[in-house]
Amino acid sequence: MATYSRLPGSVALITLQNPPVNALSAAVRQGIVDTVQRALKDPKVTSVVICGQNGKFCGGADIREFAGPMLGPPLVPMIHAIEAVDKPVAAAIEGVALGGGLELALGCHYRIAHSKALLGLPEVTLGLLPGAGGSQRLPRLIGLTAALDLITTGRHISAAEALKLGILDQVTDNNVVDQAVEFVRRVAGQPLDSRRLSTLPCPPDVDSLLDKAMVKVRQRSRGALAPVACVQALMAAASLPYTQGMEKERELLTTLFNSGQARALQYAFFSQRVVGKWSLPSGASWDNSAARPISKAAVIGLGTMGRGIVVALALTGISVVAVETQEKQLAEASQAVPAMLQREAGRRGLATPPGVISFSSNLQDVSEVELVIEAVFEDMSLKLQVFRHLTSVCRPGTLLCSNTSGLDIDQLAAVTQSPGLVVGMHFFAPAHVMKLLEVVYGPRSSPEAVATAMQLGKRMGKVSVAVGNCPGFVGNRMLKPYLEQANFLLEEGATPQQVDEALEEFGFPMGVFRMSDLSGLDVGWRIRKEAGLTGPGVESTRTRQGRRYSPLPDQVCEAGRLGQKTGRGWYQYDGPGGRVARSDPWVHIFLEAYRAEHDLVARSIAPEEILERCLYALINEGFNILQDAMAAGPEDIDAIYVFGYGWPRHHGGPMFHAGQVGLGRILERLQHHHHNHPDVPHLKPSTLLRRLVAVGSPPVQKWREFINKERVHSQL
Ligand SMILES: CC(C)(COP(=O)(O)OP(=O)(O)OC[C@H]1O[C@@H](n2cnc3c(N)ncnc32)[C@H](O)[C@@H]1OP(=O)(O)O)[C@@H](O)C(=O)NCCC(=O)NCCSC(=O)C[C@@H](O)CCCCCCCCCCCCC(=O)O
Repeated sequence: MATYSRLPGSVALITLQNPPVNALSAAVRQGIVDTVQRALKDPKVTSVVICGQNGKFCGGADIREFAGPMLGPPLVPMIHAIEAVDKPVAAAIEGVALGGGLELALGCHYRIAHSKALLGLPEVTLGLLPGAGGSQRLPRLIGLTAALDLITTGRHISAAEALKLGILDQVTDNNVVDQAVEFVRRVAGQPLDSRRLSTLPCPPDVDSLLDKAMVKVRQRSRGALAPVACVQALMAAASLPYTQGMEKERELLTTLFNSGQARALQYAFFSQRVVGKWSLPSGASWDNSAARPISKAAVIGLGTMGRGIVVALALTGISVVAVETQEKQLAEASQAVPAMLQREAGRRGLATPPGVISFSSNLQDVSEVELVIEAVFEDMSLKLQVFRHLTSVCRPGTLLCSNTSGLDIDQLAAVTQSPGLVVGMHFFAPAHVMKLLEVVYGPRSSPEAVATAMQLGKRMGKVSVAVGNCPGFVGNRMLKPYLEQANFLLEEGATPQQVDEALEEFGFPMGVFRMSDLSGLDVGWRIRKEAGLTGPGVESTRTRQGRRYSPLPDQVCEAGRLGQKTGRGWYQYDGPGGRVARSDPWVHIFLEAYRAEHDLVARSIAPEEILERCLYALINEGFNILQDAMAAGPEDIDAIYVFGYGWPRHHGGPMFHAGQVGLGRILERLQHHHHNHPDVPHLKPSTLLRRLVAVGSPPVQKWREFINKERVHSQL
């Protein structure tokens, strides 16, 4: 709703009230319509200020309403009515003015903001465009170039930047409502025509800026519709009168609104928030478990991951003891880390935190810290050695975390004096940049340890997801069947390019083989060796540990082709460290020889089969993970894939995508592929998938409840 009060001096104050962000729900829109009418009719009122309750102007349209029929007064005429008022109307912006919130402010005649406010049109991130006149008013106010940037990126900008761009009339460090009231009193009676943005001309697109932008956006958006529609809306603004521009805005919005992509992106918005409200099978959860404050931490091991973790911690202001026992590595890290810190702080617009990192080669130096993150080589015996040492060196109560990407947290906990204080903190490379953090709880991890790691992740700006302790946790466990299918497809006749192109066409930034070349083929080889699947002494067969196995990636790796770092892998590069992948005749000859050796007849494989085999195998493992209670709900899996594995956000995440495709269809195709490949257990449909289909394929939002009920009745 919106409240109305008349302040001394003939100013009407309209306050939006819809906690927590004053989103423009039907009730708020109705409240605005009513209060604006009241201000208009009241002869004693000469000017109006619109503000938001509790220090937040407005977070935009109420995204939750998008799931149902739109009720209440529509936004577009509501904003037009404000613009048409013949008394000055000012928006007093505190906290946020985002999406429809900024569009409401653009309909006001003046905009005054607090210096800490954030403004933006983030609709593109929800699969939409600014559909309440924003795509037409903003370029009229700040020009095409700046509007294009804000609308196609959806980025939030500071009040200072908004002032510079001309979006704001005034920025204040004081009470913004008081300043706005003073402002409108001052301008009362002045002509308003030039303040009505819809009546101003839009600058024409003289340099074909928008055509060029369209080419770039199409290249970058990898199938996402909204960025393209945003440019189209700006083209309309630049070439059509306002009313026709608004018609185009509406037409584009309707198309986007009804697209699966908008639903997927809105789901992704909420799943990012759902995972913050974590819960464990024990009943411990975000609202009943207290996190410890952390001000001193240590990182053990200063390879690529360790260095990134040091930077991520230091950026929060935590003082970090960075330990590396190999002198050469330590010397390199103590040069590299401060430079990384400075670069990352600059990128985030922050001052470099002074002197928060100390380097050491001595594990004894971690004795005073509150939390340690071990980031040594992915080798269980080495990690066990480090944990044994830590538990004897650290003071009682220190949290011991491992950055393992899939090893058993419980085994590490077992060698410490306080197993309850051990959790996994699985970062993704580069650790100071990537948003995802898997917080891995073992059977003995205490709620306090999980809460502290989750809280620390949040402080570092990560999307932290609590996951159970199983080989590969959630992300890498699902990756295994995905990679396995890609290798099988090569055996059956596909080329690395064909597999990669199908996945990139779906929206992944990189296909399996390009990704493998980037991260290094030796990484997977070592993990398979640790699992006893490859290495000296393991027989070179296509069946290992009782199931189909493809030795292809082992053989490529063993040929010294480690990927980009050696200039050769699944592709060839200009040289070691080269980035541009080119098809390599060696790989094609190698694949032909391999197939001949194993009596495999190459067949032509369609992109649809590539997608089904890779994605449905991955999705199937997601169902197994839910069934095993290793993730609390589908949102957790989806957030992990979107933020850590390049799953295209406009497909919501693997589990959301399964719902979009139809669970019945996924089940039927898995059955088909499993029938053709009975020696591949990952293609055998999960019990949970079968149960969901049996009860009529409920929407993804209902799965969590269904799983909990099934568990109670021991159906899973
Ligand atoms: C605002 C934030 C920056 C705050 O961040 P913070 O970290 O402080 O807090 P949280 O993110 O945790 O959020 C707290 C809480 O609030 C919920 N929430 C936040 N924003 C919204 C919102 N806009 N709506 C609903 N709920 C919101 C959030 O979920 C949390 O709740 P929880 O229960 O989970 O704790 C940050 O929250 C943020 O960034 N928010 C989103 C800002 C945003 O993206 N705004 C844009 C919204 S879209 C929009 O405004 C569209 C406009 O252009 C209007 C378009 C017109 C639409 C008209 C529709 C007509 C349809 C036409 C087609 C017709 C179809 C046909 O005819 O067929």
